[in-house]
Amino acid sequence: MTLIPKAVLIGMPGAGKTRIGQDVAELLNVPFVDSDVEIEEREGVKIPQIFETRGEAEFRRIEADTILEHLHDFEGVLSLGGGAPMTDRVYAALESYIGEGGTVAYLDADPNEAIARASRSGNRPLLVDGAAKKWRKLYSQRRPVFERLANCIVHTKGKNPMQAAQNIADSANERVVHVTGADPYDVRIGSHVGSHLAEVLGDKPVRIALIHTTPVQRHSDRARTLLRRAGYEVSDITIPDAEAGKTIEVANGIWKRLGEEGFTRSDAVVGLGGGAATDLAGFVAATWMRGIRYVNCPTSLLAMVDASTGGKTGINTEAGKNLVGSFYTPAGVLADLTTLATLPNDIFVEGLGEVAKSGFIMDTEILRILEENADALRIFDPEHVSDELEHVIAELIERTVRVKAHHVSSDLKEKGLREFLNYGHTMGHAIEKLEHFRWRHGNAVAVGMVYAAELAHLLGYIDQDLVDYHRSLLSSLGLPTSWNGGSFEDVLALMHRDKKARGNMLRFVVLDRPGHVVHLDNPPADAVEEAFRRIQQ
Ligand SMILES: NC(=O)c1ccc[n+]([C@@H]2O[C@H](COP(=O)([O-])OP(=O)(O)OC[C@H]3O[C@@H](n4cnc5c(N)ncnc54)[C@H](O)[C@@H]3O)[C@@H](O)[C@H]2O)c1
Ligand SMILES: O=C(O)C(=O)C[C@@H](O)[C@H](O)[C@H](O)COP(=O)(O)O
Repeated sequence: MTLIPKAVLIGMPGAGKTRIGQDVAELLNVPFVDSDVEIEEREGVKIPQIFETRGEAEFRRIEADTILEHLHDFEGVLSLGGGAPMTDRVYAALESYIGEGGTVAYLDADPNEAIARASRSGNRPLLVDGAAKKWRKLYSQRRPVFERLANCIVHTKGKNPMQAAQNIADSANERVVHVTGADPYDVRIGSHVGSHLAEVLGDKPVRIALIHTTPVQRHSDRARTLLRRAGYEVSDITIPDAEAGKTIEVANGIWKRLGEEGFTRSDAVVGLGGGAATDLAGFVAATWMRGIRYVNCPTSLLAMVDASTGGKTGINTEAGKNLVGSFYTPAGVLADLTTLATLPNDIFVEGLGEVAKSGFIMDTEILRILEENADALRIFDPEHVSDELEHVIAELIERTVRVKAHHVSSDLKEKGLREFLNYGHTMGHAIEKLEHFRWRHGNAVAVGMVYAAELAHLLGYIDQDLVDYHRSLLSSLGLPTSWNGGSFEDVLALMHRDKKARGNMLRFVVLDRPGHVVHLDNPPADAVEEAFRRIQQ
């Protein structure tokens, strides 16, 4: 695997690239290289001397070589000379570095402060004689290029170097999963990714409906402040918590408000909270004026790994769970890990159900990570998360989102491949409905996966060991593996209303080996019933 820098800093002379770059490197625990210092060491002379004896063009050639080398074989923080991105070869290389997941941070400093700092250093050949005027001229040429290129812009005014460095370190630690298809978008995972909200919403919306529940008030307050600061008119909409928010009455109340408050097609919705809130917010966005822009800000583990991505929006009705809704993709998803600091243990553990599902159906590395960290994950305490556990959680979220992105990118409308994400859900949704939604979704899916494993075993798809492994892994995470709350007849009736069913034919998703799923259409009735008996223990 090629090593790439954790971050590359660009900006005008005097912006503080070296000082802040060193702090970023310290925060990320990696080495720091300043390309100017590197060039001087290699050439054995100071930069002004290279300009004087060999000319600027030759200096730019040496500079580009040095930078390109580091972009491919260096895993630290790299700070570039002010003019470096103006060289086509460097600009193009930085663009591909961003494409590989890199962070190019533009330090945008206050001009007066930067000029004063730059003038103090005698090592700036382009600033000799009339530094301030020259600096400003270069700034007007370079600033648009820096802004176009960078995927992280840090305004340093009012921040001390460590605060600016922290912004860049957070950005470098962000994980981005790209969802492709007709309307591609990014899922950003990391601490403080919520700060990208205005950027993802864009400058077209005037009004934003910020839809959230009460338990996440602290996070929605932060989002509201951010949105207002960015100049949007924010309608703060609190909905009933959890499944009580996923109803036609709640949607109707919001449609009424959007009408009264003059929401047009260019306005937008932000859904912030657990999966119920993002499902409802997406449904409102999909239906208002036949579809307006929306961004999901998931705050529960389950919403981060699953509900916020993929564009399944919807509500529950008397007929069953999620039976009314639409496929409507968000403009972006911001999974801000700092919001997990208020997530209660039982809701975190529930989310592990969907994480495990992604391991069973595709990425078995997820299963290994879950096994290895089961104890720490099961006793998750939002106020005491070690750096190690935080890393494990971020890795699990990214991997699970990648599994989701794989399925939804090529099959948004669930014609086939996407149905695999429904592993464990045929029984899971029936349990949720029969328990009047008092059972948490991830818990119901956990039991549903054991049911699907039993069914697969009864029909010869998998061996007993894999069924046992479902039970042992899920229970080690604190998830339920049995259910005794209803009759087979009631469950069967609901399974016939599952969206995978066709006519009178029941359809399931089952494993035929770890990490691989297949469709199971119309299984024998006695196996369907016997598998149910086996989860009633
Ligand atoms: N659209 C999809 O693809 C998809 C995928 C999976 C699940 N879902 C849906 O998601 C829902 C389940 O999502 P969920 O498990 O997040 O449940 P939820 O939305 O009911 O949230 C659980 C509880 O946690 C609270 N909460 C969320 N984040 C919090 C935080 N950071 N701090 C404190 N409290 C917080 C919520 O307000 C709620 O009280 C179900 O309705 C399910 O059908 C949808
Ligand atoms: O995104 C999908 O597709 C899924 O099936 C993901 C599921 O984990 C999720 O629970 C989803 O809400 C289920 O959708 P449904 O179509 O079965 O209601």
